[in-house]
Amino acid sequence: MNAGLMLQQISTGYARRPVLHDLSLERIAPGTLVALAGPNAVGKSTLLKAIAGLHPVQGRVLLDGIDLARLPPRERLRRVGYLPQALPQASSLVAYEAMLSSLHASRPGLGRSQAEAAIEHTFATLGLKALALRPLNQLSGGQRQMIGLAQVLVRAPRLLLLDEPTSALDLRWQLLVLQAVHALVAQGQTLALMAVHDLNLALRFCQQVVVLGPGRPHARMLAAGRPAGVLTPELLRAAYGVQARVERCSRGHPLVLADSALAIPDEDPR
Ligand SMILES: Nc1ncnc2c1ncn2[C@@H]1O[C@H](COP(=O)(O)OP(=O)(O)OP(=O)(O)O)[C@@H](O)[C@H]1O
Repeated sequence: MNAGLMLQQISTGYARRPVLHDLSLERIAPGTLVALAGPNAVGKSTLLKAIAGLHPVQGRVLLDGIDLARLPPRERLRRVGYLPQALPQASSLVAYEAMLSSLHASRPGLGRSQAEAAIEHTFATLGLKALALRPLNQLSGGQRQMIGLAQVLVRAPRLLLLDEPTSALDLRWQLLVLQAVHALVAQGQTLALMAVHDLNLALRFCQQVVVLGPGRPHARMLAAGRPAGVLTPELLRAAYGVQARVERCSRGHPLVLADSALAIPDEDPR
């Protein structure tokens, strides 16, 4: 009955800079891909870090009814996979070794053949086989972002927290990433919360969207629900300060078209 993620009265921020206050989110079921949207500096990364246990937070983050703060670090690592916004360290490890070490850190008991099968499956899904033996410090930014994502996906955690996973990627890799995350989540054991700026990716791939909007002294949750219902011109104006339309493409899917930036309001907290 408690399966999934719930946020209860989450407050977090930095010294003299409250970012989020008393934010609650109703239960999100496993098998759901959720976009976390909102303007620059609104607090998306801070929220993901707080849920991942990497930033101080008040309130409760419940996964399957268990308060994540009460779990031992290794158990938390097994259940929660976090992809930071920053690209992975450009070390001299080859991509395959980086995958193995990520897998062993979260699932130390996994046998060698199971680990190899999981890594090969992830590389195949993301189209990364050609990078397997390349050192990370010889990869492009986009290639490193893909390997970083692969390191998280290979662990198949219960909760995936992805901070702008497509920010450095071309169109094809953006689609491969969204398809791979969507496919993993669709198996029903994982739920994913993904910070995104590309609302059209959210419309196409996500079952839910949570929109944070600017406010003083802290950001507010403006809306949560099905992307096609939530992402209206009014919401886009309130969240981003833009004049935007939502139109149907030739295949009938909704698309956000941002026409113009409105004057920056005095209370813009950035
Ligand atoms: N280490 C820090 N110390 C103090 N303030 C910080 C720190 N990191 C972020 N902030 C501030 O916290 C607020 C939220 O930042 P955060 O990175 O969570 O925003 P975001 O929504 O992820 O933004 P973006 O879309 O630009 O990545 C911003 O005002 C930012 O300036």
